[in-house]
Amino acid sequence: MANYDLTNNEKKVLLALNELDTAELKDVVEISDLNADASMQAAFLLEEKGLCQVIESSFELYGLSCEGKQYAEAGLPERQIMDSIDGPTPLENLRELFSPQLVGIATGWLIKKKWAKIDDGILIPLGDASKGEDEKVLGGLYENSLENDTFDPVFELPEEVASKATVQDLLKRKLLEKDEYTTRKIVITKDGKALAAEGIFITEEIAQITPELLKSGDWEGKTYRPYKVQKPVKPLYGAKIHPYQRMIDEMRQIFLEMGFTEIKGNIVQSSFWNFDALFQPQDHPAREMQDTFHLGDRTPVPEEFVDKVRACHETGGNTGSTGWGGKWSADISEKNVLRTHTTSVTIKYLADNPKGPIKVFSIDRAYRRETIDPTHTPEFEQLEGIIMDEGMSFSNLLGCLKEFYHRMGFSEVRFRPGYFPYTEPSVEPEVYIEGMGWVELGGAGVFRKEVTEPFGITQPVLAWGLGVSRVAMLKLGLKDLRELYQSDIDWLRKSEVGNGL
Ligand SMILES: N[C@@H](Cc1ccccc1)C(=O)O
Repeated sequence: MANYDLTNNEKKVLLALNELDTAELKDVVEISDLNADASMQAAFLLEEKGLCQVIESSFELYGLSCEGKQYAEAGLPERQIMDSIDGPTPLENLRELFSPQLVGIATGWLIKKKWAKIDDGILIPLGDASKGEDEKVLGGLYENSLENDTFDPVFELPEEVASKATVQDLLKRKLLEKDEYTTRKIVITKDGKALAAEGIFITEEIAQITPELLKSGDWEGKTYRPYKVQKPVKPLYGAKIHPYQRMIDEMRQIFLEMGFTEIKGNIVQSSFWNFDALFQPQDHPAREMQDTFHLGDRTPVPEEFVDKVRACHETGGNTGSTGWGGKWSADISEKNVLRTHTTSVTIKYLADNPKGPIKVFSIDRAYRRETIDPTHTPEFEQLEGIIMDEGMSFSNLLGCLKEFYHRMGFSEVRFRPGYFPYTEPSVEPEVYIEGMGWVELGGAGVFRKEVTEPFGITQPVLAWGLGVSRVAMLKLGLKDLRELYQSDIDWLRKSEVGNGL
């Protein structure tokens, strides 16, 4: 005989079933001395072991709705009309006799039931209008309800009394009300019977050792319920930091370990720091309304720099460049925007600290007027950084970024030529992702003279601005950027801590 390893509750229910053959839950409850929930739970466990079968059946009970009751007393609208005429009658007359509403309801059914037809606004009876099943059902339910003194849906409508179609029609007409119930019957199986025949012994099992048991010595000689160590446990979701925040913290940590200092800047920047200081021409498409969140207020252009920046834009100033030409406008430059990149923060920092060596970074939010889709959100994070020191070169820049990506776990890194108005040369770093190929992750380059000269910077400046959410998406296996910002509780619960993040 198989070893079923039954709990005491299962044993009690099996013994009850053995007495009953086919049992309803209330009978099992009575015999097993367990409550309904525990009995049912044990029955389901026994069913899994093939010792019993739980048979569910659902049934429906009906009663008359308020309207149903009215029609049971007064007759269905179509019946009321048939009873009131003895030949072709204009609908007009009927509408006066009854309400237009009732005539409206009745005519549809008169035609459907073929009791009458309508010709040119005249209702013509067709002869046979014998009592239909629907009327019998209404009448029957009405009598039952009166007899039982309740109009609640407590009556059965067996198929021989009311066909499915009739019930459907009456429900659709809202003349019936329906309640659905499920009942369960529990039947012991052959295996269950055989097991019961072998004898089932219920021994008192101790599930939990208490101080009292230990103190009194009652624990001795007792049977203990064994632990099932292989049983899956309920998952526990502990509190933790948002996966995206963890990732940002990890990036921050890497730059700190590489000897950088973190800086912070304002979210609201003047166009001067966001664009002009970075030698972005005033007619640059990125500055248009559709790309940038423009704010209503202004910040005066900084006196000490404005002439030099103007000169760089208009003629190239002392840099040997020809500049962009045209007239540079301080008016445009004063207008505030939500920073479109964190480069506005680093250039301002450089203007305040024009002498190297400097190694700083900023990991923060930037804003662009993007149409929201799986790969674009109007708010996103950038990882901005600069190195300024004597003798720094383009290859130091590539080496530094490579090192960062390696530490993030991307072993293959490459750089494609890029273009930014403020750097020369410019590159776009890319990392290789299995299944996706090369993925572009931001921009970098060496600041141009037109950017550094107005601020009195003479040492080379290596600069980069890297996409953060893109990296997070790749590392967290997300297909939609928006998930990073939407806090889907299920995803947050299930996201693991300790997978390198
Ligand atoms: N600001 C650029 C990135 C960048 C920063 C610094 C130097 C070069 C490029 C961007 O937002 O895409």
